[in-house]
Amino acid sequence: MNLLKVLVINPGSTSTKVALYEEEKEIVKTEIVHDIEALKRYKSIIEQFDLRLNAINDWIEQNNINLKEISAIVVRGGLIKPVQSGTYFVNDIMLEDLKRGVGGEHASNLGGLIGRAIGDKHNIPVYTLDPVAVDEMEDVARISGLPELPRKSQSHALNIKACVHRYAMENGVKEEELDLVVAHMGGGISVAAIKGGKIVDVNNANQMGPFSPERTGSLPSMKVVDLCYSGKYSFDEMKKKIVGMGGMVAHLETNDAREVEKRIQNGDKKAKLVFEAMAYQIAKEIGRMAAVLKGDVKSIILTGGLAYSKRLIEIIIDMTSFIAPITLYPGGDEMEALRDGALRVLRNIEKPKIYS
Ligand SMILES: Nc1ncnc2c1ncn2[C@@H]1O[C@H](COP(=O)(O)OP(=O)(O)O)[C@@H](O)[C@H]1O
Ligand SMILES: CCCC(=O)OP(=O)(O)O
Repeated sequence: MNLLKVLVINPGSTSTKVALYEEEKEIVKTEIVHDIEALKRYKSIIEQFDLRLNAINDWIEQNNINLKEISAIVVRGGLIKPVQSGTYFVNDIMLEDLKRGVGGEHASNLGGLIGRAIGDKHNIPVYTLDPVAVDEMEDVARISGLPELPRKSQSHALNIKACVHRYAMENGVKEEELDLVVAHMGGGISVAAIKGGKIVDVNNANQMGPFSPERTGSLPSMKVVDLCYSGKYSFDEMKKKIVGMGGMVAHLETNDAREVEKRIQNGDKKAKLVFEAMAYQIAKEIGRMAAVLKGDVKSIILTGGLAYSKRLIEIIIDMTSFIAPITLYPGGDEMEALRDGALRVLRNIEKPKIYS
């Protein structure tokens, strides 16, 4: 019997994670970290296509992966049109929407494009699961202070959903009965209110909420208008300031929390203040989402790369543990969730949804 082999590709803002699985067994998993100086050179995310594809092809070669043996490629899905949670074929319509960036720009848009570039060449089907465009938001959460600028559900839906699933399994509860706050803290930060297993509110990691390693989060809006019309920045430069060159990068010129922690240990006061401010803003966002759930929160889950940082976690726990017990899932389960989505389809347990 031929074993199912699944290639997983997960582009994030600071890294591209890749893995090969044989059935559930991990054969190799690597995080290719992209240097901030290298990323700075690109005007748009889509221009990073070659950089990331070449890095993946090198990894495939270094690990002697025979693409002829791959049963499916599964990729992190991007900012397509709002969709339900689930597994999707990366079809041509999705490909076009990723190219055009219909929901905005993000590294995850490259997942489908790179997956299909490899898949089409070797005749391998390409799937995606719970893309960042998953939308389960309640209507009341969509209203902003301007009718033409509604709040949008754009989040780390893949890992948020995987964390809800893991918490339900570990605690013997049904996902449909779970109310949680999940904070995914990566290159971008999503803090979500989970009601009955669904993401009923979330800050939108690209535009609002806490600042992150590379994003501004919410800003004083009048001052943003001033900056836009100051004549100092083009349209593209302003956008890049908000996503890519904001947050820790703007204050400390690095998106790497490990580097910031080293500086703090060496007595860098500015690094300490900025890092503590990020933790403070995350904790405040958790409080807002707890209010969405009227305080009835089973647990606060802290996940994503930043959840490895003891310093950051301690501040968040200090500020939010009065709400609910804290659960730590550092890093998260994105790669395994993608693998499982592809395996469910390959084993005919789940029918992939068609994006249109
Ligand atoms: N062991 C660690 N300790 C502290 N910070 C970490 C650790 N591992 C990763 N990080 C930080 O987590 C962030 C990236 O998180 P991740 O979830 O991998 O993001 P993305 O998928 O957006 O690239 C970076 O700022 C990185 O420096
Ligand atoms: C747009 C939400 C997804 C996101 O911010 O992901 P990264 O942290 O990987 O950039």
